[in-house]
Amino acid sequence: MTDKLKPLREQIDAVDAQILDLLSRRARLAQEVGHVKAETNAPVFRPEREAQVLRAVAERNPGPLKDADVQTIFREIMSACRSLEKRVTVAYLGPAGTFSEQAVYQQFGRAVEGLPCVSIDEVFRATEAGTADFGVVPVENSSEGAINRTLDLMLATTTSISGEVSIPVHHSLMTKSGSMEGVSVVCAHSQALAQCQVYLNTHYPQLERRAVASNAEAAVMASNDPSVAAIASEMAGAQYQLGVVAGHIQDDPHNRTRFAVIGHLKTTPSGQDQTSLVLAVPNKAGAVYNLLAPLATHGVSMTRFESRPARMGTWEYYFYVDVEGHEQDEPVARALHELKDNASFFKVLGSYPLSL
Ligand SMILES: C=C(O[C@@H]1C=C(C(=O)O)C=C[C@H]1O)C(=O)O
Repeated sequence: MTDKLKPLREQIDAVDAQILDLLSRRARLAQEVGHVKAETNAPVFRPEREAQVLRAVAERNPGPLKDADVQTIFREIMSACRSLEKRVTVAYLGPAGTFSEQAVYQQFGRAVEGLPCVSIDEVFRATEAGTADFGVVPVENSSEGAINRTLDLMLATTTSISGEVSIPVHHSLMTKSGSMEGVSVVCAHSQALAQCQVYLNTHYPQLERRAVASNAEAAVMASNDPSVAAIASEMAGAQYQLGVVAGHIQDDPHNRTRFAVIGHLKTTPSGQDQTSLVLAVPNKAGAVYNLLAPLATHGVSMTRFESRPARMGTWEYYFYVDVEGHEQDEPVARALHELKDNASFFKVLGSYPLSL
């Protein structure tokens, strides 16, 4: 067996040496890009370019590696190359181990400076103030719907959206011992408790459920107190040395959360983009219909429509609308121009590459 492995391993060693040479060449090119950008004060992180690189890699992939795996490798290569230009700081809803942190890595790779924040408000503040270059905030969960605090803050913020990330959200029930003996309370973020209610009703109907600031905080509590069970990601459980009582306990096996990347960057078209808007209309018959008519006229698809009360006690609403395409794409630009005329409030939250 060893005789057969030896020549194969020698070939792998030779290939690795070539990969390393190529990686170094790529890294030096990224450094040159960095110097050019520094001369003009241009932004280091260019999500539209990174999205194009990742799409091209999947298209060119000859196999046998899976497209998603090749993209993961290239995301990290770009992350490491980018960090030679500048290591970007990204604020997210902490502590470490939250799904928000996973979303940060999914968008930026590992070569970033994560800045865990205590609340979604804090993520917006850190990004607006420039303490962080970017922020990552949850926008919508496939089971529970919109994250209202994010929507409200989007309205008021001076930042814009420069990317989106969608990640699978799998919850585990975990305790310090890995068993439920002596456990009297289960802690998690209110969204996670809601996403696991059928499981909890079926298996632990008597257990007190307590909503805390984040699932990672629940994991910290469980690591300090044997009477507390936490619902959190396995990543958070591992971070705080918890034992898994049951995995994949979310009621919807396809549960996902979509996150927005916010910052001061305006991205240019990548070829496959989305634009997020907030709109309002006067409270009268047919107003919403008329508002959206320009999208149909110019053949622009709407992929999301969400309403939030304007909170002025007048039953007026803000509409959060996502459309296909970049605001600089001709049909979108035309539709938005007309939309603006029909709306009593109009704000483009950002145009950004579609998530992979
Ligand atoms: C090298 C660049 O800078 C960053 C790194 C990239 C890469 O490694 O491919 C791509 C885009 C930027 O986020 C660039 O802008 O081309």
